[in-house]
Amino acid sequence: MTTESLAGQPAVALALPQGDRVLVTLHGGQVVSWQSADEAGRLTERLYLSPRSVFDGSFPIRGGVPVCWPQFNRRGPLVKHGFVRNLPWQPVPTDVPDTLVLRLASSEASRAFWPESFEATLTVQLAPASLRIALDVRNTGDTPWSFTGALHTYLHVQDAAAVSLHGLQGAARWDAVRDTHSTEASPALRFGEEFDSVFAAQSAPLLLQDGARRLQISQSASCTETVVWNPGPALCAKLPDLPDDGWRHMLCVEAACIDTPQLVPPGAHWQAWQALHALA
Ligand SMILES: O=P(O)(O)OC[C@H]1O[C@@H](O)[C@H](O)[C@@H](O)[C@@H]1O
Repeated sequence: MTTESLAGQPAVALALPQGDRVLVTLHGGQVVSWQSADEAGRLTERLYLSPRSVFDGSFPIRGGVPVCWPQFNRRGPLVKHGFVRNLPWQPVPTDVPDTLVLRLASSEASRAFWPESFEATLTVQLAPASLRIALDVRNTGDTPWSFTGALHTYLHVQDAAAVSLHGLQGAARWDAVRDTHSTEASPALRFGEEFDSVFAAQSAPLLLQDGARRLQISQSASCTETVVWNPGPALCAKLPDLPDDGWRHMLCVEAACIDTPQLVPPGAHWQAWQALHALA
């Protein structure tokens, strides 16, 4: 592990001998860059990070893998997507090779948003052409609490209007833009306008085809939903921390637990992961 900084924000990084590299800011415990190396050692950035992102520690960073917890979006009384994406996490020493661990425990700062006691641990494991991000949340208090959440991964794409996302055919879908429920009929999702849908998670990995690049995306069974979001040009133009063409270079594929809030009794914990594997 090396200590770094990104636009003045403290961060930790990890690199493999092959060249693969991951960078995680302490603000939000947010993976902000993952570069995979090919056999010739050439690096490809696989995550999108907005060049207009605010890095002053007062706003969530736009891009990478925000941890949205303990509330997904506006589905509850807390701030949108929860507050842990907007608090400083701490790096934790680990003996596990090629692994970064960050932790956020409840404090006065978290109690300003949510009264509960918790410990959240993010474990980021790097392997050649692969990244696995795991979230563990533990109830350290003496009353049960429940949550929703997501690993809100912004994948970098060359042109969102040309990519296809495979593997959700047959999944139950709530289209948040149209507020309609359906079963996904298409073998491949395509993008270009605002796209914001919650799918019932599938057991087989998804495949993102982006020109010649291919990325396999899988998630733990504890994440019962997969959210797919791209703001498209009109919404993107209204988001101050995205450039007007930002939507073209990102696609969020999120490992989520939304529709049924998870109850965590005192002393118990809940774990989830998302794994990304660059096939080409
Ligand atoms: O702008 P935010 O708070 O990071 O949220 C971004 C998007 O996150 C997605 O997960 C939601 O499905 C969208 O509805 C939301 O707009």
